[in-house]
Amino acid sequence: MHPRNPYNKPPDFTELARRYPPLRPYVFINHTGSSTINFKSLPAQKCLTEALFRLDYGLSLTLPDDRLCPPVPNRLNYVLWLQDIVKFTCGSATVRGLDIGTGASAIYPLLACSIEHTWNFVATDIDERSVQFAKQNVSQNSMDNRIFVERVQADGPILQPLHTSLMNFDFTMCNPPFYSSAEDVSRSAEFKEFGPNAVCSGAEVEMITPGGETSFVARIFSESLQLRTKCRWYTSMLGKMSSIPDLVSLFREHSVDNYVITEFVQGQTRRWAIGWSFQDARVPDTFARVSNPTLRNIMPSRNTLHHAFPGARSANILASALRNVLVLISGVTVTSSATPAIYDHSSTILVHARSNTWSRAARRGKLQETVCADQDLPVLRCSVECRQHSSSYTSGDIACELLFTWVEGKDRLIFESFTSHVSHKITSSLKEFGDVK
Ligand SMILES: C[S@@+](CC[C@H](N)C(=O)[O-])C[C@H]1O[C@@H](n2cnc3c(N)ncnc32)[C@H](O)[C@@H]1O
Repeated sequence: MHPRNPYNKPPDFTELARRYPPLRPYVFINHTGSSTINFKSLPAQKCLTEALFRLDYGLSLTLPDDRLCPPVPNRLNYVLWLQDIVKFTCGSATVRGLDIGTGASAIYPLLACSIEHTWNFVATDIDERSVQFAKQNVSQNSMDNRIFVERVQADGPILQPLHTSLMNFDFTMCNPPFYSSAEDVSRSAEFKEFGPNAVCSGAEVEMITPGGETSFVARIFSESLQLRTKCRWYTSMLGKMSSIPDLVSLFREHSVDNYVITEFVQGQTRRWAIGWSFQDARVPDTFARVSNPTLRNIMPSRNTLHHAFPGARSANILASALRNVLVLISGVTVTSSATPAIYDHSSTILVHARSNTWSRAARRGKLQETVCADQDLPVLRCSVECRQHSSSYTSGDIACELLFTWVEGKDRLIFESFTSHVSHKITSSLKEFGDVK
């Protein structure tokens, strides 16, 4: 689940039905005394989705009976995760997204545009019936100037709008058909969008694609290898955890190290999402990695590094040592945080390094100055946060640490060597000035 998802707490269906009367006939009290609806009933599912669209987003929705009825809580997780990624890595005033396989509901563009007023979408589908309904849903919510629905061909490029558009995109998103065949659908334990006893109205075109989701996303990856920075982030949802290792192998084969993996758990449904970028903006670990032990070996490397200073007397002393050390590193400039979301913290600073002047090789003059090809770009941007917390409830000891977060750069070694160099210098400086316990 995404921590900002308001549906992490189960809804009070009685209250929902009071606010959205068409839901009333579907609500009943179950054996535990809680109000609920019958998730096996397609009309009940549809009415719930319509109710949440109306009450929580002010949107109206027309869904056909023979296409997927998307559960809002599950779909919202993906939108919120993209919102985090965009906030941290995209500076543009207008955000442009591509929703691949938007479905009859056009749920992702509609939800996203109602939450983020600067976002615009191109939304594609190969299914004429879904395209017609998607266009209707966009129009009835007066979003035609922000969401452009386009029919594409099944045998054409999946990223068609990127190939033809003159504009760059900030992200692509996709909830692909998960399965490779009808047998794959019936075999799959993942077939429980609304829980194991739920009904699914998905048509074959929505559920099945040759080779399943891995092949579908691998096709997107292969097209992205040509398009590269035409889009900042290429992403997709995945219905099977087993697809992730295959896709990460592809990334590694093509030396794409800037990738992210997340997991969404909503009720009984578990989904994953994966993303990759050919640009240098990096995503904090909170949004780029998950702690699932099965996926440990294929997680992207850490972009957030903790360096502990157990001897430092306070975070203020540590912050002042940090500033003194940074001033002495040539080519480094420091600004206060530009306050991106979670690091909106007074003790967070943003460091820009024009070139690598701190590594041992650079200091011995053996390193050709690594300046970015684009002279205006730093070789490294990272944020540094000073933290202080009580390390023990009983002794009341203070533990201080620096949290380095890689914000931008091509070379991981430059980021890691910078954090080691700074930490080493701070430790020496704390000792020299007797600022340790
Ligand atoms: C699982 S459904 C997702 C629908 C909707 N986005 C949702 O989350 O409820 C997959 C969608 O992808 C569409 N699709 C399949 N192949 C496609 C392709 N090559 N390009 C665009 N859409 C495709 C299907 O028609 C279907 O609408």
